[in-house]
Amino acid sequence: MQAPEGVRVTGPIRERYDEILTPEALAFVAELQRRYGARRAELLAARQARQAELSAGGTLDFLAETRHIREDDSWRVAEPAPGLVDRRVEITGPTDRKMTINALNSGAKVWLADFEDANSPLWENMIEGQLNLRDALDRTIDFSQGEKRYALRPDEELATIVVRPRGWHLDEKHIEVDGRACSGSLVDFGLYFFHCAKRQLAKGKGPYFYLPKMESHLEARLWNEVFVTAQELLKIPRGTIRATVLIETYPAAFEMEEILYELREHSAGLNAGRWDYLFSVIKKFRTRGRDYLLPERNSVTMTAPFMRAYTELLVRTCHKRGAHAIGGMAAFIPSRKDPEVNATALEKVRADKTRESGDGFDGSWVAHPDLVPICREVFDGVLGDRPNQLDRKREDVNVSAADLLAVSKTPGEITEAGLRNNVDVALRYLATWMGGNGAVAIHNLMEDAATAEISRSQIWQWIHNDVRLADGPVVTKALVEGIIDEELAKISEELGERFDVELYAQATALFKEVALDDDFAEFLTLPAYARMP
Ligand SMILES: CC(=O)SCCNC(=O)CCNC(=O)[C@H](O)C(C)(C)COP(=O)(O)OP(=O)(O)OC[C@H]1O[C@@H](n2cnc3c(N)ncnc32)[C@H](O)[C@@H]1OP(=O)(O)O
Ligand SMILES: O=CC(=O)O
Ligand SMILES: [Mg+2]
Repeated sequence: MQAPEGVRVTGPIRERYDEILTPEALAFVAELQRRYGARRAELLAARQARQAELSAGGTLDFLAETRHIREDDSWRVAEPAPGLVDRRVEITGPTDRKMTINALNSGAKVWLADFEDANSPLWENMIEGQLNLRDALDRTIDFSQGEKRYALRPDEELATIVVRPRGWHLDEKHIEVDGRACSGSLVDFGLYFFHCAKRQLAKGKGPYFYLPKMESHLEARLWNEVFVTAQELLKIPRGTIRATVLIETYPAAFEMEEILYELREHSAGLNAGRWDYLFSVIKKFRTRGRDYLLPERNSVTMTAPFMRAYTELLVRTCHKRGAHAIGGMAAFIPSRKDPEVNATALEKVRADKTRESGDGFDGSWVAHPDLVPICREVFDGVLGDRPNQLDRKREDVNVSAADLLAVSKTPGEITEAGLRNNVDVALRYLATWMGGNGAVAIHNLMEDAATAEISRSQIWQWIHNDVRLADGPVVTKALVEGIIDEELAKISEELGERFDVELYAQATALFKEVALDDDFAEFLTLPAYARMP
C-alpha cells in the first residue's frame, strides 16, 4: 500500500483496507492533521489547566468574556439540513456489518454510527466500520449469519447516517503523520468525509456528524475550522456539513450557547449526553469532598435537580437559536427472551421519552431496534404531524450556575451493593472492550465507555474522599481490592468456560490502574488503548 510523503500506516492491511486507506484519503487526513494538530494539543493542555483550577478550589460559571454572544438575540444556526428535519427517533450503535444493516433498517429517522462510546477502537473496527458505511451508501453491503440474510430496505426508508468520530483526546496510533500518531477525531472524520460526503450529497443528504466530549466553545471552533477546510479541499459548498454537539461534559454545560455560535453555519443542534455528563461531574470535582459527591450510579436519575437543570437549559438554549435539542440514552435494554425484562425496559424507556418530549426535546436516542416504536409513539404523541417542536421556546426556563452545580441535592446513598456493582460492571465491560467490542448489555443495562467511566471514577472518588458506605466501612483501596477478587470469582463461576482468563486479567489490571491509582486517568480509554495492539 502506497502512503503519501510523511504518512505511515502501521496497522495491518487486511482485505479491502486499501479501498479506505487510499493515498488521496491519507493525504487529506494528513493535511487536516498538519493544519490542526498543534491547536488540538493546545486545547487538550487547556483542559488540564482548567482541571488544575477546579482541583485547587475553583468553580464553573457562565463565561464573562462571551456574554455578548449570549445576549445577542440576532443570530440563529443554519436551517435543518435534508434528512435532519425530523429526528424524533435516533438509534445509536457500532458500525459492524450486521449492526449497520439493522440500524439503517430499524425505522429510526437517524442512525448515530458510532466510532466513540459504543466502539472499541481496534484498528479492524475503525477501518472496517468505514468500509461498512461506504458499502451501505453504495448499497453493496450484505451479511449472513446461519440461515439469516441481511439486506437494506429501499433508500427512502433508511435512517440518515450521522457519524460520531472519536473525541479530541484520542489518537489513532496506526496512522502517523510526520512521525506522530494522528488525531483519532481527524482520522474518523477525515476518512468518512473523504469517501462518503459526495455519496451522501448524491442521495440528497449530506455529511453529518455528532461531536463528543468537548469541554469548551474553543474546541467547537476548532471543529468548525476543520469543517471549513475539509469542504474547501473537496470543493463542497461551505455549510454542507452538519454537526450535533453532545453536551456531555460539565464545563460544556456552561458554554452551550457559545458552542452553537461557533458552529452556527454547520450546527444541527445539541444532545444531552447524560452518561458522560455524570462522569464529567465526578471527574471535574473528584477531589472536592461531599459537595460534589453523587449517590451510587444506579440511583442517580434524570430527575435529580442538577440533571433537570442541565436538560432544561439545553432545550431552551437550542430553541432560542433554531437548533434541535436531542435527548439521551435510557440504558434499559429489551429482551426477546425474557418477557419481564422486556416489559420493564419498555416501561422505563417510555417514561424517559415522555419526560423528554414533554420538556421540549425534538427527538431522542434509543440503543436497540426494539425500542424504536416506543420512542416514535411517545414523540408522535407530542409532535403529531410537525417534524419537531423548535417553536416551543421554553422561555419559562431559568437556570443559574448554582442550579447546574447543585450536585449535593441528589437523593440516594452509597452502599456496599453499589460499590460491588461498580466493580462488577467495570470488570465485565473492560474485558469486553479489550476483546474489541465497545457496547454490551450487562444485567439488562447498556454499558459503554461512558457508563464504565462512571463506575470506575465513582470508586476513585469514594476512596479519595474517605466515603463511608451506608451499610459498611469506609471505602479504601484494600477494601476495593478484596471486592475485585470476590466479584471476579463470581463472574468466573457464572461464565464457566466462557470466562476468558487473559481478557479478565487485562481488565483487572486496567481497572486497578483507573480506579485505584492516585493519579486519576483522564479517560479510561487512554490506558486501555495503550494496551491494545
Ligand atoms: C452513552 C452513550 O453514548 S449511548 C450510545 C452508545 N451506545 C450504544 O450505541 C449501544 C447500542 N446498543 C448496542 O450496542 C446493543 O443494543 C447492545 C450491545 C446493548 C445489546 O445488543 P445485543 O446483545 O445484540 O441485543 P439483542 O440480542 O437483543 O439484539 C437483537 C437484535 O437487534 C440488533 N441490535 C441490537 N442493538 C442494535 C443497535 N443499537 N443497532 C443495530 N442493531 C442492533 C442485534 O444485532 C440483533 O440482531 P439480529 O436479531 O439480527 O441478530
Ligand atoms: O454519549 C452519550 C452519553 O450519554 O455519554
Ligand atoms: Mg458520551
